[in-house]
Amino acid sequence: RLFSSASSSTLTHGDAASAHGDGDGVVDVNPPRGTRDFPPEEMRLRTWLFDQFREVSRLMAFEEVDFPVLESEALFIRKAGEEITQQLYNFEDKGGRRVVLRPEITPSLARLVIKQGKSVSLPLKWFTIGQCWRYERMTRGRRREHYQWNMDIFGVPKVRAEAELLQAIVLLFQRLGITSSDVGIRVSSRKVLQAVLNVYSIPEHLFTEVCVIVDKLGKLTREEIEKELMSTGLSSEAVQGIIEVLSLKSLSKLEEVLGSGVEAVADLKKLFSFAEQYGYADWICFDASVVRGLAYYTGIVFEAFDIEGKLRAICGGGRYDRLLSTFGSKDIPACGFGFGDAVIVELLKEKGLLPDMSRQIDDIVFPLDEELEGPASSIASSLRKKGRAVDLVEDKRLKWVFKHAERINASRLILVGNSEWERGMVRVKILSTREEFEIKAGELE
Ligand SMILES: CC(=O)Nc1cnc2ccccc2c1
Repeated sequence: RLFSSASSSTLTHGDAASAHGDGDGVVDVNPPRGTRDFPPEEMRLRTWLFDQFREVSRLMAFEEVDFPVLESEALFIRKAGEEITQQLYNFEDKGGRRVVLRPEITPSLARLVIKQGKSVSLPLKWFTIGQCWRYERMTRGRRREHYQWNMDIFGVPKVRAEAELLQAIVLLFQRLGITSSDVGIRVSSRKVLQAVLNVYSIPEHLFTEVCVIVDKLGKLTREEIEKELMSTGLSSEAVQGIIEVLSLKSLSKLEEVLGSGVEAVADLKKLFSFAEQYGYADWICFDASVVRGLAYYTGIVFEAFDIEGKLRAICGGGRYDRLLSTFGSKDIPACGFGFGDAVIVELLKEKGLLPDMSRQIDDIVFPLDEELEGPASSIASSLRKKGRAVDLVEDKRLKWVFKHAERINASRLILVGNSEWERGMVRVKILSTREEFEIKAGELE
């Protein structure tokens, strides 16, 4: 009697119970708050999605890298009031070190680039798929972990790098069956905001803080944004100027307001002409309100969104040319994006684009009698060595085996029975055609 029938969510072990030290022997079978298990069906969907991420990374000639989920807290201490650094999943380890479960990937990438130093030749194009964490009061019931696909380019100062990243995002959407009428990518540059702050001669140090505040446009009301901007000390005319420019949706209007010599306008014009060459111009649009909420962006920023506007951003990224110097290193120009595993799945569900996630097996091998278990094992073994996925089934009635074959979409059912085995034969049933025949065991492949 391993598990009591007490209730679905608790296990009552025998002597193991006391091992849990809580005396009443009840462990909660649910994963920690805000985290997910991946049982087989969900894991097949996740594996399928991550395989799409990997395939696009391969097409773009990016190299895979990986990092510990555990990082020093120092890597993520930033003063700009970002949500992501106010929700650090941080703690002190048994050695008294301040550590975190990483909330994002980019700082780890920067750390490795610095560590690799002279031994890597630029440009670097790296990707990873990793779990990221946040600790927020469960009041909002939001998840505390998700997986992110990150693509980053180090050592390319010009917008050609951002154009490459945008192609990766569009390729991914196209592979999933998503079109430019389902999803758009809003593109802008933080240099737009920089130009506006210069007009009002606002000091440099406010730049990051203002970016984090205006990133909440669309989440907070205009009044709340104005209030937060005023609280940084900005004049009301500066606040109005910022909000007016950030609501521009046309590059030519922006040029009128800022003037044509402004770097932001030149960068964006170049990026939009690249988009024509790559063939994804219909996927992107200029939207000055895009600033993204991470403190370290310095140039082009972008985010993909569902055109119906029901979901949060699907992915986002931008240029971060000054991140390495915040870790005490020489700066290397860089840009990248993060693509989460949650919103995209919601979008695929909505669009009816989720792939069929049922199992698929090549062969089921089944001994009809107990003393044929040995021969069945050797048949299964030789088929596996030939690359066939084989489910060796035992201690089951034949009726169960036929149902099981349907359930796991087996291609063939191989029955090992006495009368055939005496003649060195086995019975093969092709499940798609119901065709049935005998074959020498040695000739199976
Ligand atoms: C929709 C979703 O799961 N978002 C999510 C979940 N967990 C996170 C953890 C860290 C940083 C961002 C995160 C974002």
